[in-house]
Amino acid sequence: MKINNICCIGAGYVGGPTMAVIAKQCPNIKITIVDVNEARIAAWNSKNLDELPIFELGLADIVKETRGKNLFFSTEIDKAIDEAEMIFISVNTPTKTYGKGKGMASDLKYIELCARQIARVAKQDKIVVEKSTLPVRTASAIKSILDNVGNGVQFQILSNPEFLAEGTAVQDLLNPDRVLIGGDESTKEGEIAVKALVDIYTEWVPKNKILTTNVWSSELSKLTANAFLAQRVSSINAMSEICEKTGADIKEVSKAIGMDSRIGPKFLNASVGFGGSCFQKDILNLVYIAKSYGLNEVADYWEQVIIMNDHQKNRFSDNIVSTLYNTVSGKKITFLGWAFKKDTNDTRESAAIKVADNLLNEQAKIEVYDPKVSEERIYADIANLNTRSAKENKTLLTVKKDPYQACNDAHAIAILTEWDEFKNYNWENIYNNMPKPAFIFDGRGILNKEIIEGIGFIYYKIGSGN
Ligand SMILES: NC(=O)c1ccc[n+]([C@@H]2O[C@H](COP(=O)([O-])OP(=O)(O)OC[C@H]3O[C@@H](n4cnc5c(N)ncnc54)[C@H](O)[C@@H]3O)[C@@H](O)[C@H]2O)c1
Ligand SMILES: O=c1ccn([C@@H]2O[C@H](COP(=O)(O)OP(=O)(O)O[C@H]3O[C@H](CO)[C@@H](O)[C@H](O)[C@H]3O)[C@@H](O)[C@H]2O)c(=O)[nH]1
Repeated sequence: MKINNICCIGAGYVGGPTMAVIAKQCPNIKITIVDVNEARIAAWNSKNLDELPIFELGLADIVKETRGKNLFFSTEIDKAIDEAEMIFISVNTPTKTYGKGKGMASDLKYIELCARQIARVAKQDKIVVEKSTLPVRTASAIKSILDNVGNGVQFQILSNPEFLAEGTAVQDLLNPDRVLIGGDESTKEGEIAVKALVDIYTEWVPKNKILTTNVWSSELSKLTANAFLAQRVSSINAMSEICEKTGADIKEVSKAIGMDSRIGPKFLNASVGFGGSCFQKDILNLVYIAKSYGLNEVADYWEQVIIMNDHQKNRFSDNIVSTLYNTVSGKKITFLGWAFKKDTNDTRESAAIKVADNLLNEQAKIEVYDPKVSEERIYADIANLNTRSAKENKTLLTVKKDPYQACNDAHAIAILTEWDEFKNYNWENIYNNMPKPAFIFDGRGILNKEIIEGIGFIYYKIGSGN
């Protein structure tokens, strides 16, 4: 079966880049990305490519090449569903904020709404692809909704989780480590559906990197991959605290263990804590699933990854307070970086938010500079915590467009994101414009200790005990 028309529901961080890359690599397939968010669709359609809703290296060029040819952004969801042979569901699956499973389980209401809409609109057989990250066995719920409408339309459900990381989304999509497709190959129809999706990826991904499994393995593999990656960060962060007590250096330890080919060198950077929209949400979801099967030891094991991450954020802010003579009240602390990692404007679950909240509780005055994150976003992130009034937040926290201005008169500078530009600042100038002693708390370990201490700073580097 050859696919000519695809619809993707959800024009977010995953739907947008993923479909843009498929459109580029498969010029004969018409792809329509739909969303209920009119402003987001308008932004994807904006003439000025700087105004696309998502910043990813290389994305604007691909949108320029494909938009209006075989890639379309629209709010006409019913029409796009009706016309498509294959429908990707790429909507958000946040942690539940209410009811049973609050704070842990995935909120699947957007997924269910999509399934119901597809069931209502579809007049011909469709392949429905789960692109969103979902609890294992969600496909059976989707299938039950689709099959119980009773209009005779046949649906095949595939799981095709996405492994792209923000900041490198386009590269990850063009050159993935693997593509995972879960389907029911025990039936003829299931086999045809899996092959249809495999054929799309085969246009640019080598066959040996396209892995097919049963649906449940595919759904669970996505949660497992994120749990393992986050666990690696929590593991190295746990060691960073031991390094600080013992005089070992986490960078040296990371290098030493990473040279063991069984461990490997990637994802071993100690930090102020992992952020991003996925790791915490997906591990909490895994913990919830384990608990729901009564697997309490398994649940506790994975929950520890989150506990360690919270500890890392809290100990970073605690260290700032204790180093600044046990009080930061009225003292200016400059944050360099707000995004959850470099090369993205995304701030979801960024460690900077929690560290700022802790310091604001101590009545610190925070000034933030981030090269890509807007003032509006920063205030929204702090407001979402509901810790204090908007007026108090605005009095205590300000956002600056110039890093040097942000650092002027600061008692301390805290580095929260590993933006490359921070390494090349004129640190001597910055030092001269700060009260003494002048402190730097490097939550990403990106500055050169000798140079920074040579200038006169008192320098704390995460995971460095000297
Ligand atoms: N962000 C990532 O890097 C990443 C990577 C891999 C997987 N994922 C997973 O992919 C999924 C999507 O993540 P995201 O970051 O793209 O989310 P997002 O919030 O950026 O985008 C989701 C979009 O879906 C739209 N939407 C929600 N319900 C809808 C409906 N019923 N009809 C039409 N549109 C609807 C929203 O308006 C929103 O624009 C999640 O399950 C996430 O866990 C995310
Ligand atoms: O050695 C490291 C590596 C990462 N991080 C932090 O971990 C977080 C997540 O980073 P990363 O995984 O690079 O970005 P994400 O975009 O969140 O991507 C993850 O989450 C996505 C959503 O599920 C998956 O698709 C990706 O495969 C998975 O890497 C960030 O705060 C990083 O700063 C560290 O602190 N140290």
